[in-house]
Amino acid sequence: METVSLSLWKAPRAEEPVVATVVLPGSKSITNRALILAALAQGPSTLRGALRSRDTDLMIDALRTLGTTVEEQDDTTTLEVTPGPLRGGSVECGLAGTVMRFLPPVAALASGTVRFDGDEQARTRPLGTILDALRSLGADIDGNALPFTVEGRGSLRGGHVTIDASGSSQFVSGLLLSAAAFDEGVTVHHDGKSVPSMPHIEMTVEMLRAAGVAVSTPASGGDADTWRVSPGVIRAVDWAIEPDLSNATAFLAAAAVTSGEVTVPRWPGRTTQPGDAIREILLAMGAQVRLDGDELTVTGPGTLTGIDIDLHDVGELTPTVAALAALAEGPSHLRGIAHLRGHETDRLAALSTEINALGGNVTETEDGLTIAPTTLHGGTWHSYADHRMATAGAIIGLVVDDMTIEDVGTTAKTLPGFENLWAAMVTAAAGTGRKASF
Ligand SMILES: O=C(O)C1=C[C@@H](OP(=O)(O)O)[C@@H](O)[C@H](O)C1
Ligand SMILES: C=C(OP(=O)(O)O)C(=O)O
Repeated sequence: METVSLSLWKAPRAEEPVVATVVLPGSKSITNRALILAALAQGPSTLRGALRSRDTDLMIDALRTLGTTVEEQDDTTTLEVTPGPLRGGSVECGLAGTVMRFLPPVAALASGTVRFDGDEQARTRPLGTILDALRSLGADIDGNALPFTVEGRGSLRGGHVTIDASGSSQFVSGLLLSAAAFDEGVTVHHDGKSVPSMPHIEMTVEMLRAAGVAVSTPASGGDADTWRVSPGVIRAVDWAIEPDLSNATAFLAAAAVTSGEVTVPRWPGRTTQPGDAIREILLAMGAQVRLDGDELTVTGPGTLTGIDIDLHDVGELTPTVAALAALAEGPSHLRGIAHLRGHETDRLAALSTEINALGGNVTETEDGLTIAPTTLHGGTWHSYADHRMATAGAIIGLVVDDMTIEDVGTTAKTLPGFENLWAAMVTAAAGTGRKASF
């Protein structure tokens, strides 16, 4: 087997409170949904403030392969997307859940064979549920995980399907996003333990409706655990993409753990992004949180208190919350997140292993983590090719001496240049008393 040596990055230690304004690029989840909808729309769409990162560039490349034209306008974050007849080709998914789960339904609509593959680590991410669902809706698919092949027939019957989406909300979102283009649309019924990351399904539904697609949901009078998308036209939309609030959580946490003050501009007043929940989480842990217009400011307390919280709906925030909890003065219980074992890596195992290697006291439970306070020491923090593991290590490194993060470059999955932005944020205000902006 090939041995790969991963780079080591000395995590910046905050000698003083972190004080900064940090401008975050667009949301991964919104960008990749907008790209799919634009590729299936009846005319050209524009995306403004799109995220450019490994996950979104993989989506752009895949859609181009399948026949969509994606052009960068004046800057790389404004994209003009012109749909074209969908054809076969090879799709590289990397480690992106949104690519491996949102694109197979699009591939079923293509005229030709679409081959999917991804990173070695992506081959263990759950996929069978959505591939089986597509088969029962009329698709011809060979395989149950990456790599797999979809024999696109130019159309898909669609109809009614029952799935167990307790492993990932992306199974539901993936089916709904393309379903207006299926002959019969789709009715997705969930049967199993509760579906995680519901705000991400709400994001899907809201964006479909913005594109003129008729969607019925449990909240809009539909049956429990059932979503229905009617067949019809997907309208072209000028999408304005919000900043990525999940990525913002690490920067806000920097204020929380250093008694500093971090502002994130363009915070949406209303959003389906789960990252918005960081406001209540940080408040509960003792920070001050203020939304002035569209500027969110977090001011850190002297010490953070522990937290007992169900993160089932906002599992994406777990690495940030675990890092905060590892630095808090009381115990924390993070619950409802068994599905994180199928994320970029098994995040429950990765977080407990890495925090414990620093002298922490973390126990993995059946559906989460119990984190008891200890004094942490430095060490090498492994990232497991997981962008949020790398950023969690960086949070701890702000206040623990001699922390080294292995493979910080993995943050490019959703935030290329993370390490430079982070280092600039930590060092710039030191000694100046001014709040610099990045
Ligand atoms: O639909 C989406 O954009 C996402 C849904 C969630 O997936 P799970 O439901 O698998 O947790 C989330 O964790 C992921 O980062 C992005
Ligand atoms: C789970 C995540 O990503 P993905 O879209 O690859 O599932 C994440 O970004 O935390």
